[in-house]
Amino acid sequence: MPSPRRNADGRPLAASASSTSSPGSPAHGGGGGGRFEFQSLLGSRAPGADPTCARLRASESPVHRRGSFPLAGAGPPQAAPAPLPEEDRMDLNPSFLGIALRSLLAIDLWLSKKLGVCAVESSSWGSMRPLMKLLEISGHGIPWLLGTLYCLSRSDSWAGREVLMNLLFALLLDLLLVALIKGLVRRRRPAHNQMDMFVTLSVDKYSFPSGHATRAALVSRFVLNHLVLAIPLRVLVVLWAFIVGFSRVMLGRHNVTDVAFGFFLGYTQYSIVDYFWLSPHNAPVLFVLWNQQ
Ligand SMILES: CC(C)=CCC/C(C)=C/CC/C(C)=C/COP(=O)(O)O
Repeated sequence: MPSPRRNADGRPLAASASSTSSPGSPAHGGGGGGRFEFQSLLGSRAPGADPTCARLRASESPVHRRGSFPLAGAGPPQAAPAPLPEEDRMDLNPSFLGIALRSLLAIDLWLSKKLGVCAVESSSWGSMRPLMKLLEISGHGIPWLLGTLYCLSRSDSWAGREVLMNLLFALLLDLLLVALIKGLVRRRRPAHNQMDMFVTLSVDKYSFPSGHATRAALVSRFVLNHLVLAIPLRVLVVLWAFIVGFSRVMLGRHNVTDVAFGFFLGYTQYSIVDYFWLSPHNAPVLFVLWNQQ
């Protein structure tokens, strides 16, 4: 007959945990409360097991961890928790999603700091700052708005006016959406950013999304769709958009995710503008009013 397994003192191990626990497992470290919880965890692995499993696994997540796992055996044994309603069991997913998001944000901050090589004059690529600031002006809202208004005032064809009117609408829509999202998200600019930007709005103290990246993506898509350009010029337009976006991170103005989302938003904004394309047929008032100027 097999003899019962014994612990270091030669005493038989308790039947409830001896067959499954090993030295160093939670059941060994604690008193009766720990063993009870351990058995509950094992039971939760079986198909169709007690619904407390969701509660126990949720208690391992970082959200629930603080002071909630009684395996240290500090307290008296606890009664099995009551089964949770379905919506409480969904608690597991947000914790995994939360971990994934936090990891992404940590990578984002780390990468943005590494790439912010022109953030100040004394940075490793500090001498490139003037060039980066030139790129900043090339994607700024004011030159684009003033330039479009000027071209509109000079345009003598209906087709030209229609395109420019829509570019103006696109630029205003972009300013509005970016200001709205910045105001809602309120993500601070990176700590290494020097706030020395040329003309800003109050929401520009926030960084998500990058207004320069949205504008660069929007304008380049607009230009590629409405101007007939030779291939090298088309390549230049796309390159300009990417360089403007990248320069935001190099200048320390933005994190990588601000720029990535900015590109996505700008690209999407063009689809909105294209869908609501203004023409003398669907917005005659605009065109007649402009003609009377
Ligand atoms: C009509 C009107 C409200 C014009 C305002 C133009 C203006 C001051 C735009 C701000 C552009 C700007 C500094 C955006 C910030 O870009 P980030 O890439 O730093 O987000």
